[in-house]
Amino acid sequence: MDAPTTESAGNGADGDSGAWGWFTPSPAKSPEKPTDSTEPVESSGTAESAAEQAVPPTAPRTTPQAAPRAAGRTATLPPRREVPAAAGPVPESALEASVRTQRPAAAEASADALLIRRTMAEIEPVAEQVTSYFYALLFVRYPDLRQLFPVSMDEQRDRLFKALLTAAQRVDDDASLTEFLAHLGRGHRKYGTLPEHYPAVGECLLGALARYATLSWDGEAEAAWIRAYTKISQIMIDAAAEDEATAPAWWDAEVVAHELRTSDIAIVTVRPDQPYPFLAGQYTSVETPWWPRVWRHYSFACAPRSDGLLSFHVKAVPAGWVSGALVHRARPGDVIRLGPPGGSMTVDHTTDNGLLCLGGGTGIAPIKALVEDVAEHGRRRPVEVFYGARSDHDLYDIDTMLRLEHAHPWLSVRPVISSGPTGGVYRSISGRLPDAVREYGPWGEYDAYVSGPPGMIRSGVDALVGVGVPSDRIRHDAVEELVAAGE
Ligand SMILES: NC(=O)C1=CN([C@@H]2O[C@H](COP(=O)(O)OP(=O)(O)OC[C@H]3O[C@@H](n4cnc5c(N)ncnc54)[C@H](O)[C@@H]3O)[C@@H](O)[C@H]2O)C=CC1
Repeated sequence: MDAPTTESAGNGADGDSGAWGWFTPSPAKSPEKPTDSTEPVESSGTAESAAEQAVPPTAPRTTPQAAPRAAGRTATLPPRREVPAAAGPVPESALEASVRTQRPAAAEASADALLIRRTMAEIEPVAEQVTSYFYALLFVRYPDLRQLFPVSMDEQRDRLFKALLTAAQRVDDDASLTEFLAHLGRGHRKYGTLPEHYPAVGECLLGALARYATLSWDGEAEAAWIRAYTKISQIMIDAAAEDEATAPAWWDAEVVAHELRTSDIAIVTVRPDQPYPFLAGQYTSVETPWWPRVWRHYSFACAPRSDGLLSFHVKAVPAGWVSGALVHRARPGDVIRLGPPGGSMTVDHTTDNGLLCLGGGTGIAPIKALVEDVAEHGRRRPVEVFYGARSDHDLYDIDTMLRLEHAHPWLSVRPVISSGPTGGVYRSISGRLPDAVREYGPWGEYDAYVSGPPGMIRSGVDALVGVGVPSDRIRHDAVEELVAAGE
């Protein structure tokens, strides 16, 4: 979601399996070793709501409940498939066939990419177990790293692991890999991640892959993963080091105002302890003093202001730790932490295109920021806002939006109500946001911005494409992140 830097050290892209850079797997802890006293054993974890998360951290979950158990409280490797003594062909399983016949989707895929895809294809059906095993290995072998993660990690379970796999899959695509990983590397500074932590993570990643990719794992596969991981970690380390020269790992921010708009939505305004550079439409991660190391993402509800204050619209969701604390517990004087800004749902000031904005529920927050940004730049570009809510009562920020409309002749705000009476004082339209947008237009000369629940973003994007807005002119935050956050 944003930009980076980097070069990879000794990534062995030349196929030299000896050129592995600084990362070398520890033979003493080889995953091939059948009984290793550092292998994970069962442990327990507490459940955390899957409902609240708002975007990306990397912090995973530990709960190694799915880690393999074996007699003597040590895990053993699964039995390798063996050819039966009796002669004759062994029927091939569907998985074996798929692993054997994995072919590159793109003809130009490198040898390493092919090997990585084979591993990925094999572990995909057992991704849950691989993930649990990875964290179990990590925390059993490197207990000091446990403190970098939240106490309860159920909800964040596979973030780090998933990110590593996502990165490995993009090993041939340097530009996309670098952008993705540099963002990840910078974002990891707030967790206290240090360069020396990376070899431990790499070792456990390989351990987990070797443990579960029994059909495709061999020396070549291992070498390909080592090269990929070395490249991945070097990009993250370099990005973090570069960021360190210009930005803190996190910002302390004092709550200066807290306004409850409905029984479960608050507008929280904070003052960062040092300048916080960001763009309207972006988001940040937030940690509260009540849930250490639990970070959630929230979009800024304002454009950058001369007084440096920032505001967020927070809806407390059932069992949402951070959102519940921010809505029901935070008060002026409390200090929260902010991570770096992220996201690319920002205004393109190089064009005069109009802005078509769909904001559903608290998704109106970054839309309000975009409107303020356009106003700040003083260009009279048409801005059409469709503000969706379930009922009039849920239009918690409609007065602000109507005030903005009153102040700016180029702005139009239309409340759209999906259930409950319409019309009324706000002259709201009946229906769902995507349907409402189809009824107006044409939108050919507009850049579109979509913000809200994941389902709304998906159907909103479909509707916009359907009425002729080119997909490269539709901006929204990553739906997968929002799914993790809000559903
Ligand atoms: N940058 C972003 O994209 C932001 C996203 N959000 C997300 O927005 C959501 C807000 O939740 P609430 O306020 O409870 O919203 P909500 O559930 O009350 O829905 C808001 C609006 O979206 C419509 N909608 C919901 N699901 C839909 C679907 N599948 N198809 C079409 N329309 C749909 C509703 O009819 C309503 O008009 C949260 O999930 C939050 O994480 C919040 C802030 C920023």
